[in-house]
Amino acid sequence: MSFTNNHVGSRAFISEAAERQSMNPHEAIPVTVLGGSLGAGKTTLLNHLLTNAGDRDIAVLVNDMGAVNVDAELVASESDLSVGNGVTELSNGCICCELQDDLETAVVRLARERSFDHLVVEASGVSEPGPVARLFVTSRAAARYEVAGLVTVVDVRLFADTFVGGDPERTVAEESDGGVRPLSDLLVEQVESADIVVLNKRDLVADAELGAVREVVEALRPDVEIAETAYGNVATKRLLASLHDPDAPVGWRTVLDGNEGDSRVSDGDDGHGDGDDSHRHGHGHNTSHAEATYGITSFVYRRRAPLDPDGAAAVLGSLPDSVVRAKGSLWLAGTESVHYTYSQAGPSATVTAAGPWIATRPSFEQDAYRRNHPELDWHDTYGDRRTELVFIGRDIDEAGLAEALDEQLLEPGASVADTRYPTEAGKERRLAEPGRKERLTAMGGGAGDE
Ligand SMILES: Nc1nc2c(ncn2[C@@H]2O[C@H](COP(=O)(O)OP(=O)(O)OP(=O)(O)O)[C@@H](O)[C@H]2O)c(=O)[nH]1
Repeated sequence: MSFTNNHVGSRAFISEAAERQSMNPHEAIPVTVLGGSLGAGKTTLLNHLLTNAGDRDIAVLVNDMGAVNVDAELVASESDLSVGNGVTELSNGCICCELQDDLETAVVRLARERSFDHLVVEASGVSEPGPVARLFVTSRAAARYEVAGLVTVVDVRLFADTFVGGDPERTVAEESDGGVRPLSDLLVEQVESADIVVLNKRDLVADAELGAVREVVEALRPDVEIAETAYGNVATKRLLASLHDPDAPVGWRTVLDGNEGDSRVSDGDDGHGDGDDSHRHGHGHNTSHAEATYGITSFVYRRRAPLDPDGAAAVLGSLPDSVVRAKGSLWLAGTESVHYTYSQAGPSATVTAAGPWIATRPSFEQDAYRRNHPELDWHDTYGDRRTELVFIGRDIDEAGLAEALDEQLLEPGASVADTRYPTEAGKERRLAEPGRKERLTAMGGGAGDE
């Protein structure tokens, strides 16, 4: 399981490293998780990193979805390492889900069997970096490692095609169980959890496209460090720096929190709560940002009335292309005890039953919850029931979108025909999927229902 980095592989260095670790065997080993979509350039970047590792002794773990770990072999051949004795591989599955236990076992064993300065984990193209990083915080591995950073490699060509008005050839990411997932979901997820985003394949986009991609990334993940490059040419020091901040802001959350105080404006109104409670902002930050060069803005739609479920599916399942990301809570007529969450990433949109609204619990529980969550926006009559959606995008017709949603508002308690929304916590209903809108419509899935 042990290996020597080919540029630092002298016996002298290895014994130095071993000595360092034996002097302080309990010192946590920094780990950097390298994520990004299939073909984004993770292996290219990893090879660049190993070639420029200087006097660092880096251990590498490569995850591949296929039975044959092509990436592990590529890393090994480019760096004179060998698989099994240089590069650790985990194949035939994804380390963020079904191979979590294998990952834990492999990294714990690695730390026990050899000494090294830094571990780099190259996740598969469909991995979510968040769960991989959490493993190093919550499992047995936590005793030996600390997360230095989550690096997300973005294929700027693919990202521009997916979110900035292009027409992506690839619209889904294939998962290990043969299922598929909208690629846009994954791209957003990978950016929203990153400590550093590497905008790779810079050679394949025009300056304006790169600028627009950068602005979308900043809207999704305000304050994230960004490196623009081709062929993974980013300084090793920068990539391996201790950057990780589990509390770093996520764009949609920042916009919502920034609007919290304003939400009460429409409480206690005529019962519909449908006064204009929408607010616009520059990308992800809580300030007006009219100078955003590529027109990336965000706004919040907040109402104290339930939406007609089918009408909501029609609007939220066919958002205009200008909306890159939307997220928030839904109060739906017909199932008014269930708190639904909505998540949209480009051409994909999902509603999930999150559980009961706090307002449905016994009053002593409500009081306890509210004491622990003073920030919870509470209405005397409706409690925490609300529709609260953040939209982030490019030149969004905010008034038009707010109007379309307002048309679906109903009186609290209004009766509606049976809905196709799940009520069991954790279950979801897809409202839109890239390239599958027609199929969903035919199945009555919601997108373009009406
Ligand atoms: N034009 C261009 N091609 C690149 C760049 N970076 C990587 N590539 C190419 O893109 C392809 C995929 O690169 P990889 O490094 O294998 O990507 P990966 O993310 O490891 O791919 P998977 O492991 O399959 O998810 C290869 O053919 C690379 O040579 C770049 O900046 N520009």
